[in-house]
Amino acid sequence: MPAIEIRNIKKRYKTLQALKGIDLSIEEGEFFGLLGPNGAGKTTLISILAGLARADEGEAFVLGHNVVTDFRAARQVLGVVPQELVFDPFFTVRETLQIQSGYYGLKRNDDWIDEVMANLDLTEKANVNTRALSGGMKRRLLVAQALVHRPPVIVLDEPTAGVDVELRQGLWKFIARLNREGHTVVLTTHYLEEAEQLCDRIAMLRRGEVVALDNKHAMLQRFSSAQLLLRLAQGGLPASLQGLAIEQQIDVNQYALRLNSYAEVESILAQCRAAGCEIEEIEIRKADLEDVFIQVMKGSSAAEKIKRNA
Ligand SMILES: Nc1ncnc2c1ncn2[C@@H]1O[C@H](COP(=O)(O)OP(=O)(O)OP(=O)(O)O)[C@@H](O)[C@H]1O
Repeated sequence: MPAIEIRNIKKRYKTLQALKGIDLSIEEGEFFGLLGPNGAGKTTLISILAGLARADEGEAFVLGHNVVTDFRAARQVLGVVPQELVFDPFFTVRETLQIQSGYYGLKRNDDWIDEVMANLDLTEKANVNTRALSGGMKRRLLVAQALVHRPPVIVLDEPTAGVDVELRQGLWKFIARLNREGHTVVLTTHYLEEAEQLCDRIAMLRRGEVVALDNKHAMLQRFSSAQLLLRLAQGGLPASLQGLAIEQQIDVNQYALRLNSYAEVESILAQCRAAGCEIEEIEIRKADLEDVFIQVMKGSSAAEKIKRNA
């Protein structure tokens, strides 16, 4: 049974079609990345999963529980770390986590609360009132709140926004451990290196549509090849190589050439030599998720224009 199953989910806000029919199936145990530019619809989709917003059409399931008709069961197996920082300002960190445990009917949950606080570096703040926490500390408490009932499916909506490097690393270590122990993790983030490091599979959303969905490695291979960066001491790029240039010049006399295989390096250098170019600097850069992201977004925007003009 998939951890999350999303079938043809559509959502409109007045004139804006925020989700245009999303289909996604995320298996148990996956570490899944949901990426997209601002306004792509990530938070809307997560809100529908968490039962905080209603889809106009389609269905969503968490571990087989329909998020509308079987809301309580779906909510019980899901832990969502929302983007917005809102707390009841009258309670301490520990009390907030105890109250949250109570919502899930967990009475003796203190050992786990202690463990979660320790892993998120919140122990020192256990008895501090939530209104006295810094933004980064509040973000940690949000994560702790989502994990208090040990949900098998964890959804994190930009959990590291505004969080310092140290906690970011600590948080990922903890989440990766939970994932190794069998929890399914879905993550949205604007830090693409984070997604590249952590996620097995990635969906890219743009304007309410899934525009790419694949295993991370396949995506890196399919969408983006490596690049050969050349800085020439003099002369321009030989005409025979212009077709490989990703941009005309990235800086004065600096060019990025698309490399389909490393074997091409030899022929490129030979062509430069034959044309009398003197190479000052050379570097091979492997494609990363950011390159893929830019290509996918560019590609889908071009496809949209063609569709509109057709
Ligand atoms: N309650 C709302 N009322 C009207 N429009 C909304 C509402 N919530 C979201 N939207 C719009 O729906 C679109 C999708 O927003 P959403 O927050 O889901 O995007 P996102 O991918 O999470 O963006 P971000 O990366 O900025 O968090 C945006 O154009 C947004 O302005």
